[in-house]
Amino acid sequence: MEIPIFDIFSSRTSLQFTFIVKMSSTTASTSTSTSASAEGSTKKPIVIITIGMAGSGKTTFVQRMNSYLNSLEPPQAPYVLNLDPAVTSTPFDANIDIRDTVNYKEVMKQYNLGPNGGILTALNLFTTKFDQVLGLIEKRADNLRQAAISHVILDTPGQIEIFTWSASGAIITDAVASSFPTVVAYIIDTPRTTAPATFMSNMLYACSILYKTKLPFILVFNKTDVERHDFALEWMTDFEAFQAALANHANSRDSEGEPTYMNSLMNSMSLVLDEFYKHLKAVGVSSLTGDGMKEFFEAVEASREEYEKEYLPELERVKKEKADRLNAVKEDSMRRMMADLAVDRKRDPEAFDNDRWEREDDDEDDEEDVDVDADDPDLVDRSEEHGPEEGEYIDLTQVRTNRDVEDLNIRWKRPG
Ligand SMILES: Nc1nc2c(ncn2[C@@H]2O[C@H](COP(=O)(O)OP(=O)(O)OP(=O)(O)O)[C@@H](O)[C@H]2O)c(=O)[nH]1
Repeated sequence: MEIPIFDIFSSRTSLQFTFIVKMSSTTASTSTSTSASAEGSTKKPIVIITIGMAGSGKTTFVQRMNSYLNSLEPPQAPYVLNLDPAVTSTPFDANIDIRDTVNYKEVMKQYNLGPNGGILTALNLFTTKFDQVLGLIEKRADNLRQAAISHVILDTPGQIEIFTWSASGAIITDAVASSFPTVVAYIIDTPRTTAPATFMSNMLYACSILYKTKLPFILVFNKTDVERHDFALEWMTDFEAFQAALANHANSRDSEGEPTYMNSLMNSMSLVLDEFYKHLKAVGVSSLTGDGMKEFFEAVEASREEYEKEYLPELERVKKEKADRLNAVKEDSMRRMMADLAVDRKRDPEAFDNDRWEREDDDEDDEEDVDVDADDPDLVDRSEEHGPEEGEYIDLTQVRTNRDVEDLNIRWKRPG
């Protein structure tokens, strides 16, 4: 069932914005379900933001989460958002789909962009309407609260830079996290991460997203049906094991047998990342078989607690700090204005006391100011009586009014 919510026409981009909220049959039935648990009714839905490199399996994982939650007893239907404008088809029925709102190919054409720029810009455009998206989620969340546990799942494009430096990524994460408990699920292609250098580069991306969003973070080692993730867990907990893997990896030494520049750099960076690993939960899953999903959702529930204990107080602190800063600026302006008034009064107490705004004064002033027609001269019309005789002309750069013409009786000879 599709309910068109609104149309927004952007004159700048000439793009048609249309929000469509799709209510899957399962979602709709859950909202009317009366078998909701008491615990579930008190909980806000938790938002899972799925982020990861292109091809890591985000979309497949979103579908796996969807089917896992629906298979629970009682079934829990998540609210799914597709934020990938370039995806051709999704295996799930998204409740809100960016493709209903922005045509990224049209964005590419209009802004003269390539596919990456088109996707980023499409998401930026969509982000300008994100408050309305939140409104829709909030509305549905009231119904979803009736389910035992409820989730809002975001599938995102593989352009990971959206979440490392682009404004839209920060707007999306900040907006959802200030309204709902939120967790980032960082999806990793496990079989493609077995080389220490690839592993480290993936971890550095994860690290920058963690420090940018400051949200509870779960590393999801996907595709464990192809490659188990034990090696990754070992590298994360045992620094020496990672160093040994680095040393044994091909091209780790140059022709003179010395560690290569890359090797030394990674060695040092692994020390830095050691601290970062302490803040993470890591689970192995197979989006293909469903293996590890139970552990993943346990990590999600633990993240809810982390959000409430750590993120929310921090959010409140930042909000208060901002409000305090604003108040301080206001108070300072007020103090300076009062000080100026005191100086004025001291200098000339009588003028200060008389300096009061009176409505009658204002009305009188208005009359004087507004009645401009009285003196306002008409422009010279060369076809009228004061116009020049045959062979004469009025130089408009010198004569501006009829009165000027009359008073000065100016008639210049037309230049020969
Ligand atoms: N064997 C295996 N393959 C998987 C698994 N998860 C995803 N894949 C495959 O990995 C490929 C990429 O999966 P997607 O879900 O499209 O990945 P994505 O991260 O959404 O890709 P982008 O949208 O391009 O960023 C597909 O061929 C999937 O079938 C998994 O757990 N096991």
